[in-house]
Amino acid sequence: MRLGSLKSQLVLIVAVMVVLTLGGAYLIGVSSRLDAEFADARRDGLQNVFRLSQYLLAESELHQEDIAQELAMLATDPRISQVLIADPQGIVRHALDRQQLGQELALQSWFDASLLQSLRSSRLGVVQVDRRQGSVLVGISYAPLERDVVRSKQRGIVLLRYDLNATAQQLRWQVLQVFVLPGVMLLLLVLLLSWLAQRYVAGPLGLLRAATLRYAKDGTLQPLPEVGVQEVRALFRAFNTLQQQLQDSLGMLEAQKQAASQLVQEREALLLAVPDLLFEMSPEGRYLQVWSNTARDSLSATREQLLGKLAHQVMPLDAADTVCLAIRQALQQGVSRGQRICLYLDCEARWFELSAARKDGPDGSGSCIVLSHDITIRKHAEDELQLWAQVFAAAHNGILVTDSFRNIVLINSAFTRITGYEQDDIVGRTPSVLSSGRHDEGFYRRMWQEITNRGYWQGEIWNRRKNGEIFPEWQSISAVRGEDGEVSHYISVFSDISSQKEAEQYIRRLAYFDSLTGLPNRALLQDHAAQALSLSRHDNTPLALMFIDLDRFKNINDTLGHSVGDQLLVEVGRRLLSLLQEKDTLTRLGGDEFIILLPETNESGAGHLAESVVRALSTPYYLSGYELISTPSIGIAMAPVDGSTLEELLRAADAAMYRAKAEGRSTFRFFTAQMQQRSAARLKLEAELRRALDKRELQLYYQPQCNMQGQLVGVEALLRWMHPELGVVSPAEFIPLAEESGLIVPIGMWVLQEAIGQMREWRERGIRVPAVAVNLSALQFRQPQLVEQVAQLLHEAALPAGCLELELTESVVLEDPDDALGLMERLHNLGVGLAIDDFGTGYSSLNYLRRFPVDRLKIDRSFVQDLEQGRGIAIVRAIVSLARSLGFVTIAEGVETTAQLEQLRRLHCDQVQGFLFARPMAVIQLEAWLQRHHVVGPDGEGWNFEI
Ligand SMILES: Nc1nc2c(ncn2[C@@H]2O[C@H](COP(=O)(O)O[C@H]3[C@@H](O)[C@H](n4cnc5c(=O)[nH]c(N)nc54)O[C@@H]3COP(=O)(O)O)[C@@H](O)[C@H]2O)c(=O)[nH]1
Repeated sequence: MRLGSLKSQLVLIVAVMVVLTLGGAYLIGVSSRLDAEFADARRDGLQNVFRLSQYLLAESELHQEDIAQELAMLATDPRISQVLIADPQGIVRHALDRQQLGQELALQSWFDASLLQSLRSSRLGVVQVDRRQGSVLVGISYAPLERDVVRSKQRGIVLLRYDLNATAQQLRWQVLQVFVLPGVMLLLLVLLLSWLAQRYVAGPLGLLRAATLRYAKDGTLQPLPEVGVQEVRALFRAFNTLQQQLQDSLGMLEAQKQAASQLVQEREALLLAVPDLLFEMSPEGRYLQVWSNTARDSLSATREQLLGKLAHQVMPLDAADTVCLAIRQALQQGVSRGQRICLYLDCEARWFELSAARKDGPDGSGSCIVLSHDITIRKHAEDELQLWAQVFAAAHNGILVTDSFRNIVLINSAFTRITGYEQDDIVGRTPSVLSSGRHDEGFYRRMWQEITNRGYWQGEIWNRRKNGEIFPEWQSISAVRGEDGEVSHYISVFSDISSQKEAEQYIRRLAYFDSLTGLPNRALLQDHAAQALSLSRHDNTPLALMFIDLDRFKNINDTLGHSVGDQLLVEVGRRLLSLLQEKDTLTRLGGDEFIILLPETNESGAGHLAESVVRALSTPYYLSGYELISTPSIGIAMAPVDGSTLEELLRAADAAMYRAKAEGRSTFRFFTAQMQQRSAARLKLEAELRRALDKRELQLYYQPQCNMQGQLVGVEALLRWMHPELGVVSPAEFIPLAEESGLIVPIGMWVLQEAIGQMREWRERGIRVPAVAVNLSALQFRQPQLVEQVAQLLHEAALPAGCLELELTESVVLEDPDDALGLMERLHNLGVGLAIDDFGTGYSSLNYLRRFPVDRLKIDRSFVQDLEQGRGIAIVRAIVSLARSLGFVTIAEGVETTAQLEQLRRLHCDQVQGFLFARPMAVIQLEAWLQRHHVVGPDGEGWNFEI
């Protein structure tokens, strides 16, 4: 049994307690009994000494006996060891021990002198207790009567000594007897109890202890058998219950631990998985904690640098403000989401989205958990998406998006604009709502087949607007596939090509049809002719080509205006069409020229048709209130005799048409070999004209112009072609050729240079021709650089612009009056004179004439020639009157006779030009003419000649 064990301690404690209790009781019992013995001794002693002293007060014999008796009695008391009675002299007179008799009291060793002294000085008894020696001394002094009268002055002593050691010894033994048996019994009881305690309490408790230690050591828990006393068994039961509960709790604890561990692992994994920055921040925006699994470049500073800092210390002001705003929102509302900040990390703008949640501390303090999610890619995607959304919304093309089931999910505003369908009208429906009905089922099947196979289709399709209108679209449909490769959407992008179609048709019309009459033009004629000629060759069938030109159409145009001329052309086309079969092609080549291509037609058929055409076109026209007569001249060429190509046939028919014109107009002629030769000659002439400029075959003649007083007012430059073989070719012959071929532009420029150069030379030589008039053709007039070129030539020649007059025909000016007006104003601003040539032959719009900066009107030669017969007088008078009212000068051309001159004078015509005065002449002849007629003066003043 170990001393420290509960059992040993218990036993020891109980034993000690028993011993102590018994010892204590023994000592107390002994002590109290001794006290009583001492008290008894004291009391008895005092009584005995008093009684003896009483006997001693009167010394007598009687008394001696009493004393002896008393002593004998005292001697029976075992406690009394000494009885001494000393006389006043201190001599022992009575004693139990007879040997002491007669001895001096003071010599007795068992009491000290001080006691004796105390006794002698006291009248009372003195008791001296010595517990150590176990003695009690009781003494008293007495004064015996001397002679029975007087008390002796000296006092005798009665002294008793009780010796209580034997009594005490006996007493101790008694007490010991009283306590030992119960003590042993008690000890046995204690041992029994100890055994019982060991058996039924400590032993089981030891089991408990061992189980507890085992649990403490290795956590083993096992139910214990219920042993021991009832209470201990109860304790075991409780222990087992407790153990069970502990086991349960441990199980639960283990489960909770595992759950907690799981949670921790999950949290770890979560934090690892979260690619975001996590912060705990104080309400004022201070970093309290930083968690980051991401690379350093996601943070504006390291974790250590951030901790304890305010947001405003580590990021730009606006970003920090936003962080603080998110924190405030989270503190107020619990959470904050969607705040964004932009930080520049490594010179790159990075966007972060903040999510903040309030975190309440146990002490009521608040902080925020702030998650910063890098949304740079998303932001770029959003920006891109926004851009695309803007592109989508602003796209000019209609866009329609369907899901994989072809249900419309999205349209853009261009779609609405084009189709009229709003988003609410059409979302959820299929694109078939747009079907126009123009395409059959096969069209759509093929379309979807292509989309399925190639993922893409594009083409032209007709759809229907909401208002029912059918329109053409150019449409692209693309299949959009998701990551799984399955089609998720279809996107259709289309444009309304109505106007494009119209433009195409318009262009086609322009390309293949005459815009005025709607008839095919030369290009379409070529197509048809190629086919017809091929067929003709193949089938060996004849083919006729008819060239129709309206006689004097120019007159109608110029006189009644283009509008009437146009109406006439339209009506001619309509009449011609009414005569033709479907296989025939009627073409307007331009101007008043029409071509009819007649496949499978021989000479006879062509002749009959030509007669019908002459008849039909010669029938009067009623246009704009006018009754017009317009006859055609027709040339006919036959394939393959007159040509096997369109060009050859056209040339032949053209020549035949000229023949018809030459032979009286309003008729038709077939092409002949003679015409062939003439036509060839014309082509040859054109080729030669091209080379004429280089070969210096062109030359200018000048025809004088003068006023009614015979003064020279100017000369008109007239072109001559000195042909090496043909001699002088009239401009009337080659100017139209030059205009047709475009050669008139370089030729016209040469004329201008030559005329201005000549004027400069005359000036230099003192021959002061006042002005030179130069004819401008229509094509030349429309040259964009004309004004600049004229100005440049005048500048180079150092001539005043007034030296030059440009002659324009009415038809040139009125072809595009607005343009002409602008151009003429610019020329006029230069100081160049402007004349309207051949005035009266066309229909001059007075409205325009008033606005044109014209200087001279040239009265046409035909009116001058009619003057003698009186026919032209009215016209010339009207022209002169009009010119005067507008402030224009009039000049009559083609004056050949003095009668004409006189008439013109009477009609107040201002100036004249004609053979009457001089023909157009070469420079040398002109200069000689001027000299001959004395019109050359030293200063140019008063140049006169006889008229
Ligand atoms: N664009 C250009 N046209 C020019 C140029 N040079 C001439 N022409 C035009 O050619 C047409 C024929 O000109 P031409 O053969 O020179 O005839 C002119 C005169 O010779 C002729 N004339 C003059 N007086 C008389 C006359 O009394 N009787 C008569 N029968 N003929 C006469 O008239 C023509 C001048 O006409 P106009 O120009 O209208 O004043 C002719 O239309 C020329 O314009 C040129 O360089 N460029």
